[in-house]
Amino acid sequence: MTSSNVPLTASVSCTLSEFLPRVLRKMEHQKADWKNHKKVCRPFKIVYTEDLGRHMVATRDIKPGEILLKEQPLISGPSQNTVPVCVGCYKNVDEKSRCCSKCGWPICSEICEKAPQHIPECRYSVMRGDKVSIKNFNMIHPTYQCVTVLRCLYQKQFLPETWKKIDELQSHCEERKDTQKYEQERVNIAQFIRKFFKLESVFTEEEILKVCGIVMINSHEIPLTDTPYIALYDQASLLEHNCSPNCSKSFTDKGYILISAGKPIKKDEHISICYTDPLWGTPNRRQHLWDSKYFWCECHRCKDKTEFGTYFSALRCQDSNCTGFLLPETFIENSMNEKGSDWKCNACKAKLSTYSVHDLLERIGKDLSEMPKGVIRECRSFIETYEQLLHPNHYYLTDVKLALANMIGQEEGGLVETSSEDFDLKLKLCRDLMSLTEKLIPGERRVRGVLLFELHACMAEIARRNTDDPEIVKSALMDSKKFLTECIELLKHEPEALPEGKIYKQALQNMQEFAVLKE
Ligand SMILES: C[S@@+](CC[C@H](N)C(=O)[O-])C[C@H]1O[C@@H](n2cnc3c(N)ncnc32)[C@H](O)[C@@H]1O
Repeated sequence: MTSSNVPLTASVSCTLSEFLPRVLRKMEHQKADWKNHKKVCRPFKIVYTEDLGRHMVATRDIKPGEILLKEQPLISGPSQNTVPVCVGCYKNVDEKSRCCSKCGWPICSEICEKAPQHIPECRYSVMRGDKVSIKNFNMIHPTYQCVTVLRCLYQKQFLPETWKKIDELQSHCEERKDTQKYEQERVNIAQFIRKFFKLESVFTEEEILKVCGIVMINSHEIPLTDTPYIALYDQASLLEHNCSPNCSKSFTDKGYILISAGKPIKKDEHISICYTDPLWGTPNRRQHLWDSKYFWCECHRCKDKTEFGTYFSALRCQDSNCTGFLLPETFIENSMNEKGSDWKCNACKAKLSTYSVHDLLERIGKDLSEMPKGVIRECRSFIETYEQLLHPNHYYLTDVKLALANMIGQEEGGLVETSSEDFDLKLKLCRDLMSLTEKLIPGERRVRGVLLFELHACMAEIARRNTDDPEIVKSALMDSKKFLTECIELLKHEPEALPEGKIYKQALQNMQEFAVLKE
């Protein structure tokens, strides 16, 4: 892949005597004002290539945990499919909630009525001459589909500086044309906005549909409220996708996005986050990226059918005498060509048609979605049944194993009253899942942070169960502290509103108890 920098300044050659004083002056300036300088001096540059569009490349080595970017939204708004929420803070509202005194949109407080993000739909609703009336609060409300798009269009009409940044974002208009979604948006959003808000003479259908594309391709979902809302960012919307990314995103309580390195990043490496769920199988991730972002992913993980030797999408060979695993020739071909190649065993070379594989996976997926949630017995039985058919690391089994690892010890009485059999299972699951995720998604911070917290609790419990053996107690407590330290490092950017942020807070408290423990 050729990487051509978009030149920001023309390159000018100069002599060493001209160059040195300039560099020294710059260094002095940075040293004198480091507190402010570090906020603007980012360890990446934005480059452009034909295949990726704009993306970011590291300009120096970056350490794990380092924050690369902290940015407030350009535009935030309700997701396209949402139950009615307050248009100021995005908290759920109901029939008892108040409405904006000027425009009628649901809001939850006077502060939210005056929130700057609410100005666009408020002004357009006032200009239309009639208040908005939201009556149904228990369903995904169609009128909300237009809000975030309307907020972008408002920038186009009144705030050209912000609009310029929005307009530069990718919309994939050509690929979207002729899709069902595009036609739905034409009717439900473009035609609705023009008629309902009487904006026929201001925005064309095509202009509105382009904004729909920009919102779809670039918005980040912010999980801080019961119904997540979405936001567009100037810089963070340029981040490239990778199914095994080197960065993680998190959000501050105020909706700022935080991009932090999940593993060491070398100078010139691409900076990436994961747009989809990294714990889905390869065909599902690739299809989801095509459906939502209009590109077929060809990252290292997608190109490696074994997913870094984890066999995360592999089936067990159906011959009971064989210990091999089945995979297709490649997953890259499969998503583009519906028929795909047969899946072949890596030991006995037996084959299974894509049709049979698809059928089997669909059946197991249905079983998983119908399985009662939060029941340890059900999880154990699912794992026992399907370890006969799937690789132990398979994404369906990983999903259930993660749930089970968290669940054991959460019952009344906690880990202290957990049977040794369940306790040993929890410990094994946590260790296996740590080793899987370290290979598969070493740049991911949340899943591993939570697993490390569970491992820390298991080690503390081992110490408690072996008080008559000081050596075991000492070594278990040392391990517990080590896992807790790593957990704190991985979860340090999580906001308290999210479960991972709560675990982080608990981890900090638990760490204080280790203060008395000598190394
Ligand atoms: C959120 S935008 C990223 C910024 C965009 N590259 C730009 O120039 O505005 C997402 C789009 O970038 C491109 N993209 C991101 N990651 C990619 C990847 N790994 N492979 C191919 N295209 C990618 C796709 O066109 C995708 O729809």
